[in-house]
Amino acid sequence: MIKNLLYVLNLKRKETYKAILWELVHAIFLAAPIGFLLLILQDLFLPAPHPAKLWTYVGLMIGLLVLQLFVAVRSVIASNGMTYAVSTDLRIRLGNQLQRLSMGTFKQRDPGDLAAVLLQDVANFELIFGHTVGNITAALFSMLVLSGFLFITDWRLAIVLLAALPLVWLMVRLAAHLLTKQGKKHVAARNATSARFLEYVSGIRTIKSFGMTGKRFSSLEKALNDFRRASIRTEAIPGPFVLLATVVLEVCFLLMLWLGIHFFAQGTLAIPVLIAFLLMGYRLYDPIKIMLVDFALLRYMNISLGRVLELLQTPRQGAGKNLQPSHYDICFHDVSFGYHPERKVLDKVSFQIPEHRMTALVGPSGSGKTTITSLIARFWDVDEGRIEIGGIAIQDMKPTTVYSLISEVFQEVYLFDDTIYNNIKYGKPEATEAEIIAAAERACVLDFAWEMPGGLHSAVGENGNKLSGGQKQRISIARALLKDAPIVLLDEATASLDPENEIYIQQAIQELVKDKTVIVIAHKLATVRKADQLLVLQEGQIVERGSHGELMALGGLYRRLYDIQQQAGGWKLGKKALPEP
Ligand SMILES: Nc1ncnc2c1ncn2[C@@H]1O[C@H](COP(=O)(O)OP(=O)(O)OP(=O)(O)O)[C@@H](O)[C@H]1O
Repeated sequence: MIKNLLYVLNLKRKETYKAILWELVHAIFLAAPIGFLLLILQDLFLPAPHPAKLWTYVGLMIGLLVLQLFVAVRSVIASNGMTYAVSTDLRIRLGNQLQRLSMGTFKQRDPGDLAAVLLQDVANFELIFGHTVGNITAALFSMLVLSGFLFITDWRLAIVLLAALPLVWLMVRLAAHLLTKQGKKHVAARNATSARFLEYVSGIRTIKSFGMTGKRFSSLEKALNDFRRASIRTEAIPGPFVLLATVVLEVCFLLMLWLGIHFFAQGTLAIPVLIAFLLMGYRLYDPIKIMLVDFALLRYMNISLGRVLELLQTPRQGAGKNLQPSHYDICFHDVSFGYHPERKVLDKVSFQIPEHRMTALVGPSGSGKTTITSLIARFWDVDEGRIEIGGIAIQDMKPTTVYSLISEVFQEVYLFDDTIYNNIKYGKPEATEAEIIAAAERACVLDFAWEMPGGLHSAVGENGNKLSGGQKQRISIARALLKDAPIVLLDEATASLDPENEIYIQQAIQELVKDKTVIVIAHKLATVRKADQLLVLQEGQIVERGSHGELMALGGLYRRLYDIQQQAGGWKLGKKALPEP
């Protein structure tokens, strides 16, 4: 925990030092009135007390109280300032980190869990850190100041009062240990709830159509129940320990009182000192009780902080050099890759995709076609081998350079909750209006946009839910046209469209692929017969390559796939549907 805390406090040293300084001043101001109280008591027990002196002490105590209020406000401001400076810094770092992580990291993690780190874990840190760290620092300092003061006044009674500390510390450790264990379960349950909620919202259509709403959507219900149980247990942990520690403190206090009376009877303790100890004992124990709960909370916070730091420390994609290829043929040299170390999806694959030509990737479902396009776009890094664009290894280029060279049109289109116009503009943020309209026209977007009340400025809704699948695809093609990247990755976008939309999309794609290096994932083999090169994949290996004519003549897997599709009317085939030759 200390390591994590030091890491975050180091992020904002100036603010941290300022907060610590104010807490120290605050602790001195909290302890100082007790010194005056002791002086007043001593004076009161003199045979002839000095009223003027006594009033001066009272006046000084009032003055200190006013100053203490001011200092308390300043220390709260300083510790809140430090907390928000640290949490803002963490959020900015997380934002930067997300930009530098590979797509693989996003795909590998549960989106609900990732969202929980960004939103809830940082908020958890902010809430607990802001609340506890000031309290703990102030409590520690005031305990130190008071203990010093008590030792100077009477070391024997001070030892008895302070003897409670090791026992209380033991309880804090125990509570913190249990809270850490339970806290992990609590955080996991909370994240599972977020994930199930996300799933519920994004799958609401399926859930409704299969009547899985309400109690019947049992995974959400279970997650909510687990979360409730975990929350109750987490809340319940510090209670018994605080109670036990309070008993220990009370026992030590009574012991100190008994000894005090004993020393007084022996004549080795003055009555003002005994009274001062009675008053100060409670002042010494108050911060301990606060620390007891806060320290346990801090351990709980550490779980959230650990998750934030783990994401911050996830290895980034290499920054690469400022290299720009002068041509755009793509080369795979013995590339091996697996999403998980134990299972290779591509095994020593080598091929060349010539510039300005169309290459089609064909093969049964799961053979690795999409994986090849994801590796070209550097969503993932290869395990072995090398991928080059224009003779430069993509690992040596900046990831942003690689992204700038590639336009993608996939079956699943993501649109931002914005206008059609702005969604196209994402392809080239600096594009002029004329360029955007030209791209919209070439991608057949204008045909449907003009019929909408706002034309190109009509809102598309959350992920384009106000548009049809074909319309969304035309917008994504317009976006790619505007980007005008030299390499186009196409996941045969017309697989699930009606004939009218298919004609529009084919037309838009023809515009997009002109003079580009094109890699198309082909599901309907009839549509890629004219491709310059076909690469046939099976179980992560290229088993055939050549033109349509060459592959048909070969009479292998491609021919079988083609013949079956001709008979089945273009349906996509799974591995099991493949008959043996
Ligand atoms: N994100 C992922 N995590 C783990 N495994 C994955 C992931 N994506 C794909 N795979 C696995 O990798 C293999 C190749 O998948 P890929 O999507 O590349 O196949 P494909 O040929 O494009 O299939 P399809 O034609 O059905 O789209 C499959 O076995 C698949 O289950």
